[in-house]
Amino acid sequence: MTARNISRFWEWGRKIICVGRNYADHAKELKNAIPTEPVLFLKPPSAYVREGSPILVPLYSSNLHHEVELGVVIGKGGTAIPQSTAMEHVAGYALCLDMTARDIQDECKSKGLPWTLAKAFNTSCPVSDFIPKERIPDPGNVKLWLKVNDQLRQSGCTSQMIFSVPYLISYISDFISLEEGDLILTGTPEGVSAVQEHDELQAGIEDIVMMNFKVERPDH
Ligand SMILES: CC(=O)CC(=O)C(=O)O
Ligand SMILES: [Mg+2]
Repeated sequence: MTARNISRFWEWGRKIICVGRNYADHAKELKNAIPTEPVLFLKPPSAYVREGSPILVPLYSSNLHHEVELGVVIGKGGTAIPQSTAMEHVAGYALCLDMTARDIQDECKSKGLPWTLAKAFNTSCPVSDFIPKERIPDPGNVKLWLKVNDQLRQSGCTSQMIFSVPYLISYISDFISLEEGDLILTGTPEGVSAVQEHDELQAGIEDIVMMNFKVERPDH
């Protein structure tokens, strides 16, 4: 068997754990309360999409939003990981989009139902190339941005996160054991907005990574 390479973590079939409402400005723009504990949800590995393939608008949604986020790639698994050693479990990072069918999420919220169809559909997790840990010495201070058709929509810094990367690793691993190849999406800054078929999305982390995706409607 060929050895798996963490720099292609999206091929491993591991889980994607997402943190919501981790930026106060984004919580406010959606009229959500500022959380006192991380809000968690999951995406399946089938949510991954890579540059060269399109983001597909789910047929049941007419309000698909972009959310640009820092992703943390787990290199060493663990349960109940203390904050003090949490960074030893990080292999690297990726720039990620948490694509969200906002109309469906609003409906689920109003009915008290889970967000699965709003957040976990195929292509709901576009990811950049793997960024080795050394390239981001402080994940609590990196700038993220996202443009739609060349217009800047999101620009934020991870220093605005309510819960830090070590805190999130420790918190999540108390309830959900982390495994090598897992990805944590750390939440989005303000500026989320709707995308349409044929839109071109471009996103980046400083001069470290950049990625481009086109939005399409599936033909079935
Ligand atoms: C309200 C949300 O969709 C939460 C979320 O995903 C975030 O990044 O914040
Ligand atoms: Mg999100």
